Amino acid sequence: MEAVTVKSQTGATAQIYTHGAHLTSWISSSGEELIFVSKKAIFKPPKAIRGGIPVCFPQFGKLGPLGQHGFARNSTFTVSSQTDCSVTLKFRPTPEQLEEAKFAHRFELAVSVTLGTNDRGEDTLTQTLEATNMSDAAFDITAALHTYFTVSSIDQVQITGVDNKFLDNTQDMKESTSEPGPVTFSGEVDRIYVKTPDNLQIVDKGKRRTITLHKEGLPDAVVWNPWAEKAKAMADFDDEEYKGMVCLEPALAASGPISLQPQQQWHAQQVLSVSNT
Ligand SMILES: O=P(O)(O)OC[C@H]1O[C@@H](O)[C@H](O)[C@@H](O)[C@@H]1O
Repeated sequence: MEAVTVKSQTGATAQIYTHGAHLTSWISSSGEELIFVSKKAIFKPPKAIRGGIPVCFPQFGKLGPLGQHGFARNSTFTVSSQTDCSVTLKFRPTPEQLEEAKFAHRFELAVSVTLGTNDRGEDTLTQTLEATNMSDAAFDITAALHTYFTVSSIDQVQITGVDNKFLDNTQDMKESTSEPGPVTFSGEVDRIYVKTPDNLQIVDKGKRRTITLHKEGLPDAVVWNPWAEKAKAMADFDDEEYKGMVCLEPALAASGPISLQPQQQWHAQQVLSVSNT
């Protein structure tokens, strides 16, 4: 499978596969891998790669009639432009792909990844989505950047920035509440936090590292760790790997869908930055 590597001026790198415009690695300028990919991941289309950043489009999860998380992550993109530190990949489904996905509308989805630094000198990764409705009727979209972060140990991790109300996907999206304070992990977590602030953090005490996730156009945030039982049920995920990863996914999920009119464009992005504490 074809992949592109981009490099920042400070030496950070990222790898993006054309299959799904799927980012599978972001190594900081100090040499730390920040993204989790399962050692059992299957690198064979149309299967989505387990880990990295699957692009969920035009549907998040099961919030619509399509297959789980939409079909962009199962489809091959083409590189439309590239510099040392940036790449843009595009996907325009063919009539056959639309038929197979049972989706009636033509669209183009562009995914860009750019590496840089912010004004504090921290490594940044900016990932943008730009979708254009190329059909003559409106259609609904939901979406997510399903980001798998690698962590020291899941019991050392806290997610801050979300409040304590969420939809619990382990209980048919029941409205639920946790203790106030950061999200911690001691069992399966599969939650949609609706309309969160746009800055969220993954605080990893074990690695003495905080990743800040700034999102735009993606009002919700999904937090997922499959824990032991679900891990065992996934063929492309090792039984113990749930201890070393967490997904924090900026999403247009329960706040959606958005109706995209003919020729209308929709933009969204996440900016990840990393600091060592
Ligand atoms: O196995 P998939 O389709 O990649 O999905 C992984 C997980 O993705 C998360 O976004 C969902 O909230 C979970 O319910 C789901 O299990």
